[in-house]
Amino acid sequence: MLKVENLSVNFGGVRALQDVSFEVQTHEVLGLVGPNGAGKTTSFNVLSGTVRPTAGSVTYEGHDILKSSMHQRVTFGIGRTFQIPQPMHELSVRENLIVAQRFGRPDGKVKQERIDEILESVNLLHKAEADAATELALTERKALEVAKALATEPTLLMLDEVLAGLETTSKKLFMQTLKNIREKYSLSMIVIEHDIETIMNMCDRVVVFNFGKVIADGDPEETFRNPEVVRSYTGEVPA
Ligand SMILES: Nc1ncnc2c1ncn2[C@@H]1O[C@H](COP(=O)(O)OP(=O)(O)OP(=O)(O)O)[C@@H](O)[C@H]1O
Repeated sequence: MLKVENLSVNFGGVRALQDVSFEVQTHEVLGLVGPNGAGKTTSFNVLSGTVRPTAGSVTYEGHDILKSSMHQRVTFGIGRTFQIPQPMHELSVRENLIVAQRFGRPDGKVKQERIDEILESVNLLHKAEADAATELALTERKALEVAKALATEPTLLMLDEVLAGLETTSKKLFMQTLKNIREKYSLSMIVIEHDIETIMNMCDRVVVFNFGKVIADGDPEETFRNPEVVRSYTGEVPA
């Protein structure tokens, strides 16, 4: 369903992505892993449209993504969260979702019942009228980030370090919430996380990045035993 082929991105002299290819199948959860600066978030940015690649192609459900606007990509079903939660200031939790839903739906219409359903599925219904910028704890801000992405009615949900910074119990609960929404909304997912246990727990497959290149792609358990992957985590510079 998503096909990324030979993607390259340069920021001045920095080669953030070099000839990167990977795919995501329908209902699959793909993990993107690798050390800091390896190119994971840049890949998300290319898919969602905030970074333009220097080469490569991306298709989603037959659509040529790189020729599409950010808004078109959302209406094709590509939704994402951001590493740093970005609630809209001076709006309630519910109003944040209304804005996201208007943006995501081709007809721009608001479906209140869907908003309530999403808030319930991420355990935020009791905070629906709270001020999103000032009245939410960290886990709730992260849940809102996921809820905003869900409000755009995605079929592919891209999660950028949504579990980072949570303590063990909250992380486990949040992971279960993500699994539940995957089933409820029949989602495919791409998950960026540093925590290998989380990736093993959530993902059907992983793609490992190092210095802007894909160095492995496969079953999580096997991939984390791959010596080149282990070396990338211990900081060895490739020859
Ligand atoms: N807007 C930008 N301008 C210049 N360089 C950038 C920009 N965005 C990313 N980079 C560089 O591109 C490379 C890849 O960064 P990217 O954020 O994709 O890595 P990452 O794997 O997501 O890292 P992390 O795990 O730390 O989030 C890094 O060297 C980074 O400094």
